[in-house]
Amino acid sequence: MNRTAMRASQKDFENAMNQVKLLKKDPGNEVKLKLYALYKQATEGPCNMPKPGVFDLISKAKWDAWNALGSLPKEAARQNYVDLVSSLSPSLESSSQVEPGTDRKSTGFETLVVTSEDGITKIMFNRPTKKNAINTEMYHEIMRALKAASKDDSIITVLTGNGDYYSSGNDLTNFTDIPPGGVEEKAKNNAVLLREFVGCFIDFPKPLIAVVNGPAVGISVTLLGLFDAVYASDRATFHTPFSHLGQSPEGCSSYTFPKIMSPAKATEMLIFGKKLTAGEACAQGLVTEVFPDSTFQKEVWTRLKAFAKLPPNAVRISKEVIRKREREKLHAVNAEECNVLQGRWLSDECTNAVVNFLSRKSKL
Ligand SMILES: CCCCCCCCCCC/C=C/C(=O)SCCNC(=O)CCNC(=O)[C@H](O)C(C)(C)COP(=O)(O)OP(=O)(O)OC[C@H]1O[C@@H](n2cnc3c(N)ncnc32)[C@H](O)[C@@H]1OP(=O)(O)O
Repeated sequence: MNRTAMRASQKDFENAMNQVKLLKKDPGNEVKLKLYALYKQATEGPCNMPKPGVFDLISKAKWDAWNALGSLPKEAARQNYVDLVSSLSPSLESSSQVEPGTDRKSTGFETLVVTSEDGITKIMFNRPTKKNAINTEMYHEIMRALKAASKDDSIITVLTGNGDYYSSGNDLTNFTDIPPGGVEEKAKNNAVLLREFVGCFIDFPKPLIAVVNGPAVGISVTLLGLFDAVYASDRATFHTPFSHLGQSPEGCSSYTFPKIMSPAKATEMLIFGKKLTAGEACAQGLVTEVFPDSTFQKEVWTRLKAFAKLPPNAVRISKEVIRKREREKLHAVNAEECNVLQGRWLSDECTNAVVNFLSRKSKL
């Protein structure tokens, strides 16, 4: 996509309008008014209709909602409309996605959709317009969702992405808000948080499955080495451009990747930033199995539902036996990687790469 087409396209907008018609639940009057107002603003621009009389309650409420948008540009209204619809119907964002169900949907997440049904807790990254980049809020919410999933009655936990990307990795704007203590303090705090974040994956007590629906970048790739199975659409790619970003590997990948795929293949990915196709990642052992995108969701969820019918205690104990002998080593690797990264974040190489991305001079 080029930079001028970054905002929601006319096609995204039309898809969103269709999705509204497919909503299973009435979103309520407040949301409907918001949708109406954004639609009018996106298609006609600022409200210039005469104000309806006080007794025409419905028309007046619609007019008020539209008028409240003031001079919001059409393009921004279109984007807000798409975002609002996607927050109402995340499962519809990508037509190829089949939900395991929405029986129990956890609320209280801004950046995720968390559902639990059929013995499966599904944690879905839900910032599709940002390619599911992981901002600070999402890091915290993933930790919270994993902690809840470790205690709920599900048998397995699944991570996946909403929209066309699995995740574009760390949100590079995470580097921009500098606290009063300066960049050193920021780097130190981030290293502590990153260690805690990766620690949640190391210690997760149930089988953790990635359903990689599209391209994956950076930390969303490295973490896969800590998952118990990785199913990928043939649209997925796997890219860890750490050197390009002046950074170094995390997510325990400096340990797991050489073990999984051989030291030389790990070097190609982690140091030289070689992007793998799903087929290549499968041949290297990072991905368990690749499916054609057209049948990906159906085939994978059918399989996962069968896994989730296995006896819970046996599943949990087996995971513990497998993870046990590696846990201490993984925590040590995680600590060291975070320590090294803390220094990298203060380097000119890293600063320049982030500035270049944010000033639109570069992308992967
Ligand atoms: C517990 C708290 C811990 C805090 C710890 C913080 C630090 C932890 C760091 C851990 C180390 C992690 C390392 C990594 O993950 S490295 C990988 C970082 N990712 C990237 O470099 C990807 C950058 N993105 C791109 O190159 C392109 O966007 C991409 C190729 C992914 C897609 O290109 P395309 O042209 O298809 O789409 P757009 O570029 O138009 O993207 C759409 C919008 O999404 C925004 N976007 C996408 N990815 C990111 C990102 N990673 N960070 C920020 N924003 C992103 C993009 O800017 C567009 O937004 P706008 O529409 O608003 O312009």
